[in-house]
Amino acid sequence: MTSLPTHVTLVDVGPRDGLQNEKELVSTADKASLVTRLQDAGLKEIEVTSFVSPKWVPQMADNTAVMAAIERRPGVRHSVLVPNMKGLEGALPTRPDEVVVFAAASEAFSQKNINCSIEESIERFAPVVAAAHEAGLKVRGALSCAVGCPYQGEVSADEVERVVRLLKAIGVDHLGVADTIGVGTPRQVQAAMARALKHYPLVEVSGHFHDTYGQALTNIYACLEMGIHTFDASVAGLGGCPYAKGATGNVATEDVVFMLNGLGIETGIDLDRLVDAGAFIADVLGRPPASRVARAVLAKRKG
Ligand SMILES: CC(C)(COP(=O)([O-])OP(=O)([O-])OC[C@H]1O[C@@H](n2cnc3c(N)ncnc32)[C@H](O)[C@@H]1OP(=O)([O-])[O-])[C@@H](O)C(=O)NCCC(=O)NCCSC(=O)C[C@@](C)(O)CC(=O)[O-]
Repeated sequence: MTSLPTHVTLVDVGPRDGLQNEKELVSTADKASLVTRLQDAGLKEIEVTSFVSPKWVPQMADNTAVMAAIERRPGVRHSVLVPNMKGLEGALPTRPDEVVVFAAASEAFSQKNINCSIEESIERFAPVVAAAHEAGLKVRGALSCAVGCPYQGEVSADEVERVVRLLKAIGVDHLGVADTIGVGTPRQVQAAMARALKHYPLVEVSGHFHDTYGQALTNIYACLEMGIHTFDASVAGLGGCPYAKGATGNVATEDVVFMLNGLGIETGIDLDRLVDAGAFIADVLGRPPASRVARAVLAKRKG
């Protein structure tokens, strides 16, 4: 049997990826409260918001206010997405611990999501990475559509590797390989990951899976088999990308923690408190959590 990592780091992207697609504006106070509850549950990495155009993503327009409202705790890292220098300039005064630039392996998705070609996006990110480093921040690069694209269809491992190289060349420290529309199956995901691992060490590669076709946990397991031990997930299974129609939420953090607990893999996360955090935001949104584990735990609590 393959030996799996003994510890996994989960990055909860719920406050950002999870909420960015919500039509009804969630209040700044509720967003900050969600971050507090995730911290209470033991999350040490939280993607809080994005400094993108409010015309493109209105839900993230209160980015500065959210960053001012969150509770900072020692040992907890708060990251933010930035698409360009304007985004970084907005983000830096709010004291993020990390910034995330986001590219796509598919040309069509790059155009739809950030209104430029892949090459142009890399040109935009280069000064962002340099300035973030100068400010002492680590830069993660999210690589969208690493197995499939809502506009192009299948995306090859060669296409993935091409953009991995470009991100590496501009100094991106960590690579997040994303199945934006949740179409990937384990072998495809492993093929994309293998290309990332040609250029980045294991510790600097993470997986980001949407659960549209119910493959996310299986894909995480496939990554664990490769030794990958950092994953994004979203409390209550919130999420979706406004520019990837039909994509459902990220894999639910609760579901990932349940699986990892069963595998004896340490996360430092308290599942009960995580379910509470998910129930809180689900209540704010007026619908039950998408997490199967959260639903089961909540039903059991009711008796
Ligand atoms: C990248 C742009 C800005 C280009 O958008 P653009 O229209 O090409 O930009 P522009 O440079 O021509 O500027 C147009 C206007 O936007 C403003 N602007 C320009 N930049 C900013 C900024 N940073 N913050 C605030 N405002 C900004 C700029 O000042 C100007 O304002 P105006 O003069 O019209 O009033 C736009 O396309 C955009 O904001 N896109 C964001 C899309 C997005 O957030 N998508 C979701 C996140 S990615 C994702 O979810 C995937 C991921 C990471 O989770 C992994 C996965 O699953 O795949």
